[in-house]
Amino acid sequence: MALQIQMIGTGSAFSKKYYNNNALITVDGSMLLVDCGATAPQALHKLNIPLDRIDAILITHIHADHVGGMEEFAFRLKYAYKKKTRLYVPSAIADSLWNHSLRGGLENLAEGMSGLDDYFDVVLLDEGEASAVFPNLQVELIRTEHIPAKPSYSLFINDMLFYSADCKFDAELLTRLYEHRGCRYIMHDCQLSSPGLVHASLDELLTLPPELQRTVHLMHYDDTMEQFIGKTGEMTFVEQHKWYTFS
Ligand SMILES: O=c1ccn([C@@H]2O[C@@H]3COP(=O)(O)O[C@H]3[C@H]2O)c(=O)[nH]1
Ligand SMILES: [Zn+2]
Ligand SMILES: [Zn+2]
Repeated sequence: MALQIQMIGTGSAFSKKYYNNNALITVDGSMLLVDCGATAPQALHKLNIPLDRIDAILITHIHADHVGGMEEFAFRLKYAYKKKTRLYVPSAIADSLWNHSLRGGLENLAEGMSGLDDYFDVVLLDEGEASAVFPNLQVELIRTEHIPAKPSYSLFINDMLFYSADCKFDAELLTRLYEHRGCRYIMHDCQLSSPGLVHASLDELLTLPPELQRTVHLMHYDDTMEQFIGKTGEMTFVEQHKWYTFS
């Protein structure tokens, strides 16, 4: 069965034109939301996708454009839908996700709500191991560089698709995945103006050989994206809300 991806948003953290760069991955009718940023509830509403239609959420790292919608998600699951959704979290960020990000809003000791487990069916993920999120959806975490000493994880999906979380340019990783791991598609965050600082810049991505560039789909871009159409070498921009099929 083909894997389909619809970005509910393709914008950078501070974009005012595009929703946060969060993905819906669908296989056999099951839906995984990769990251749930501050604009995710609004983007899903725009797409007519109720929150309880999502079977699982996976978090790549703790920045508001990736986790800022989690409080609304948790409250609405708990009080409106009265159900728990599966939440895949890298082991290295689970404690921080609760204590440094969500606890202030979600903790309610009077009702016994004192951790992530009280809102979600939490599944911890470890780097380098492929996990079956659904029977036909395997996800492997790859720790990639973003902010010094801050854990951030890109994904290698079904042994064919590399989905960058937010990460700096790493030509060696991309080349290795392409040459030795069967990677055929790359979805990569892209900072359009150099220097990239905490993201891969377009200039850096343009140094990849054309053969590799042809696999690259650019996302997590700022509001000037349209000015860069035709200036991305062999690479193409991902459009938010459009369905992409990878097989
Ligand atoms: O050391 C830092 C930390 C953060 N930032 C900015 O804040 C944003 C947070 O979300 P993001 O990771 O999508 O993008 C980040 C950058 O735009 C930065 O430029 N340098
Ligand atoms: Zn981001
Ligand atoms: Zn980030």
